[in-house]
Amino acid sequence: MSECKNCPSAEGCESKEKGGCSFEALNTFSSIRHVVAVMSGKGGVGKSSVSVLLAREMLRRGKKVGILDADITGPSIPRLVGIPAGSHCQQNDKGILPILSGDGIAVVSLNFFLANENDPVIWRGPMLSGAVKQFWTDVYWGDLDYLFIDMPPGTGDVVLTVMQSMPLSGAVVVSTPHDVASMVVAKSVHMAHKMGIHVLGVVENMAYIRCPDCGKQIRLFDEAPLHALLAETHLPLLGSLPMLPEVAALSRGDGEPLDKDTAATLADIGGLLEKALDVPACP
Ligand SMILES: Nc1ncnc2c1ncn2[C@@H]1O[C@H](COP(=O)(O)OP(=O)(O)OP(=O)(O)O)[C@@H](O)[C@H]1O
Repeated sequence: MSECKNCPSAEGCESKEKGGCSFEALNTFSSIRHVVAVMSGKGGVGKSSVSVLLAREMLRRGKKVGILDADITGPSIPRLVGIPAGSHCQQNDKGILPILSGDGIAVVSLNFFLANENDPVIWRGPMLSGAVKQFWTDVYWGDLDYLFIDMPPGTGDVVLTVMQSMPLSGAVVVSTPHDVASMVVAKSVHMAHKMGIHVLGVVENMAYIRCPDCGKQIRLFDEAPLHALLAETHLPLLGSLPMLPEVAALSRGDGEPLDKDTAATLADIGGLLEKALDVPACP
């Protein structure tokens, strides 16, 4: 259990007085200022892509950033940040060492512990949760400003473990404009609220495409479901990202630059996160 010393939520935390803390202790040699979960009830909406885009935006702001790939059975972060297949974590006397992406993001993913990245992970819930906890307790993250946690889809064991055992500073919810996505995403927002997690807002992904001739934004789907989600959950829209070949090509790891508008949207989202995380959440 946590010893408070290097817990990102230690300041103003009353858990000790209230009879204990359920968080796992972070690796003794590490210190992390903000832990941000990137989540969505729905699969395939772009959690991993948005995790990487947010991490890069925070790097651009001069921050030290890591990504904990909590999507144990479908890890995609190593690919998205361009870490070569077959890379394996080393260990020293301080703990397991994350692997650094070319641009300097510290990454830990189950893929780094598999003999072959195509090996399936056929584990039951407790094993999956145990692995995620170890990524927190046994990894020597060093000093980070932001650790993004790329959550698996749904509201299952691993998501519950992250929410219960890591002191999250906040969560960013990713949704696409589709009606079904909004409905399923609402479930994960309600879960987060029930667990007392500060949900910072929603990133709408694949919101529109841009006409290559005139540059006009074309929304392919109705905005109503997203607005209904925002109204029902009382969350702000942090920003809308387009469907973009450069985002789909993140896995090529060649860091193709994003267009000016998308970069500006990410800069806005980064600014909102910094601002929201520097003030304590409402009780
Ligand atoms: N804005 C975007 N433009 C184009 N393609 C995108 C965009 N966002 C995500 N994608 C593509 O959609 C697919 C799913 O994205 P991603 O893996 O980030 O989603 P996910 O929510 O993390 O998925 P999972 O639920 O499986 O973990 C990927 O092929 C990714 O390249």
